[in-house]
Amino acid sequence: MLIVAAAMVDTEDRVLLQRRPEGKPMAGLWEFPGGKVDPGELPEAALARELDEELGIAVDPAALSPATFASARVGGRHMILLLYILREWRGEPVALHASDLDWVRPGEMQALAMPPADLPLIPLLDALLQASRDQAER
Ligand SMILES: Nc1nc2c([nH]c(=O)n2[C@H]2C[C@H](O)[C@@H](COP(=O)(O)OP(=O)(O)OP(=O)(O)O)O2)c(=O)[nH]1
Repeated sequence: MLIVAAAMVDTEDRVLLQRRPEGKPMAGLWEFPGGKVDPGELPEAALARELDEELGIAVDPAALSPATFASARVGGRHMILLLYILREWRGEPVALHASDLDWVRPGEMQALAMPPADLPLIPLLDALLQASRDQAER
């Protein structure tokens, strides 16, 4: 199972998380917006499609920067999750599928319940955002 997901980063380095709705596996957990790549679909095109469907925003696939990935067993299947960083999109995100949205800093994610496969992604994302802050200061 190939999943693509976005760490959408705002100007204050906060990241958008969405809460999985009732009735879905892992309901109530906070995840990065995204979803399954359809057969024959490019990962970046799949993620732009998912962000439109889930949040109502327009994303240029070329604006998605590969960040890191997770490889884990989820619900009896093996999942590879490709995480991208996204800093530019058009429109204001709206929770079209999720039960809630929130902007959080990576350091605050430990306090939220997230899917187990996401936990190793948090320090990696934190380090990547720190590195781009360092670069911007230079
Ligand atoms: N979008 C997203 N999915 C994640 C994350 N972490 C994680 O384990 N997943 C899992 C949950 C799901 O099994 C899968 C995402 O696919 P999905 O959202 O289209 O699947 P779903 O179970 O919600 O719905 P369905 O299409 O199977 O009905 O990846 C994450 O941070 N973001």
